[in-house]
Amino acid sequence: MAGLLKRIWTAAYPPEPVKAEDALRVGILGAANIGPNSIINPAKSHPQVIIAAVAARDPKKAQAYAKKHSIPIVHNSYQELIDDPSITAIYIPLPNGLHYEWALKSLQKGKHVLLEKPSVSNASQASALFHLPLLSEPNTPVLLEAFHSLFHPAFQLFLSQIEKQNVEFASVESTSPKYIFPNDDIRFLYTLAGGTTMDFGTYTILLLRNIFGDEPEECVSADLKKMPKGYDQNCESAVQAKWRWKNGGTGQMDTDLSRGVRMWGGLLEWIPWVEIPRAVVRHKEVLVPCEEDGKEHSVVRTISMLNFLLPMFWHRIRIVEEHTIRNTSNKKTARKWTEKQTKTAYKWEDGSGKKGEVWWPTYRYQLEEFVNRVKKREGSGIWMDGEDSIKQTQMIDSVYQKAGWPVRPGEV
Ligand SMILES: NC(=O)C1=CN([C@@H]2O[C@H](COP(=O)(O)OP(=O)(O)OC[C@H]3O[C@@H](n4cnc5c(N)ncnc54)[C@H](OP(=O)(O)O)[C@@H]3O)[C@@H](O)[C@H]2O)C=CC1
Ligand SMILES: O=C1OC[C@@H](O)[C@H](O)[C@H]1O
Repeated sequence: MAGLLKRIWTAAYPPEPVKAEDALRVGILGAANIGPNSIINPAKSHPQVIIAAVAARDPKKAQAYAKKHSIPIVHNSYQELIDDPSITAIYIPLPNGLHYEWALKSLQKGKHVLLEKPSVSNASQASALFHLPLLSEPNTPVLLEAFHSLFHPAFQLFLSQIEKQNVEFASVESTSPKYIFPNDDIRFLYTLAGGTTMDFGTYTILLLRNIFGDEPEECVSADLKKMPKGYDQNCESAVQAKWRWKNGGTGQMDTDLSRGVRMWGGLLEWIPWVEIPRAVVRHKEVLVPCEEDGKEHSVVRTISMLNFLLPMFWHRIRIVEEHTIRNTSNKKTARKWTEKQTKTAYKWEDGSGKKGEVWWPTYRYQLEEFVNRVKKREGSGIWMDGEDSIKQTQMIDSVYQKAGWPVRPGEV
């Protein structure tokens, strides 16, 4: 508990080193709710990042945001901000449906771009954006889809426990209690490329793709729950989907942005319900060397993680191995036992010397790698490249297509 409080406190009030001469000067498009957590606060402890400017549709809103977060420059429009030659990088926390337009415009101005997830509205836009000819030129700007959880050591530790080829079944769940997001939130507006699959769903999809280390062959089922009557009927409040991978394994997601109590046939659904994001991965049964004559030894390994989304606060990785000794002749079970381990990681503990502190939030780890790329430093090696982002959107689209819903709108 003391460790948890210390992590939260230090993340909220981090040490603030003097900024370097060559610090990135970041401009934020929109006075977004997520800004303080995702970049403004993490930037305080990074000597090479200055949050230099913000723009909002309403300049008064931008001024209030700038004052609250000590941002020195306020621009009157998004365009004016990206035209500012003193700004070297743009952070885009706009509604999903505006990501493509503003990422493209920012890159064309030569700015590095940290682009909120999901990168864009659909796979056509992703392919157009991440295959932009200018991104293959020398000294091209850096473009990163901001999948912050991926950069945290706990997320990577979880993945390192998995033998990807051997995964038989994976289940990933992430939910948010009812009423956190109002029914007319940007997350539930089709024209802004909303939908639960686009929001929390993107994390579960990212994790499934990383668990199998590959793309699925087919989306085998997708069940979307429409928003309540009176709200956007092209957006889903919840989604359950299942895919099959080449190795025969199946993976499923269960994501809900307005989770209520699931009892008595939904009678209590109006009561909000809190669940920790979780993932469970089961390996196929494998034979391991057996020292006993006439016997064989098999193991089924299950790896689970609680709180893969924001592991910096708290998380648990559990590894359970079910061992069975059988007679080789008749396959009868001679003996069974279970071995359990629990692991956590708030900083890199693989002896590699990678940078990090136990109090660094996922967003701080992400910012470290973004700057490393811009500065052409090796860093932790964790990255989300353009092809990865394109495949994300393909898997998101597969949910809507399988359910017979329209993929999210967005022209190229
Ligand atoms: N990485 C993470 O942990 C998180 C990521 N996100 C992602 O960040 C993005 C923004 O989310 P969040 O901060 O919660 O969103 P907000 O509701 O705060 O909206 C962000 C900004 O969108 C701008 N905007 C522009 N056009 C519109 C419009 N037509 N309607 C409404 N807003 C508009 C507003 O800018 P202005 O100030 O100019 O009015 C607003 O400040 C999303 O892509 C989301 O998926 C969200 C939460 C967490
Ligand atoms: O990215 C996100 O992470 C946190 C959630 O609250 C939010 O819905 C989502 O956009």
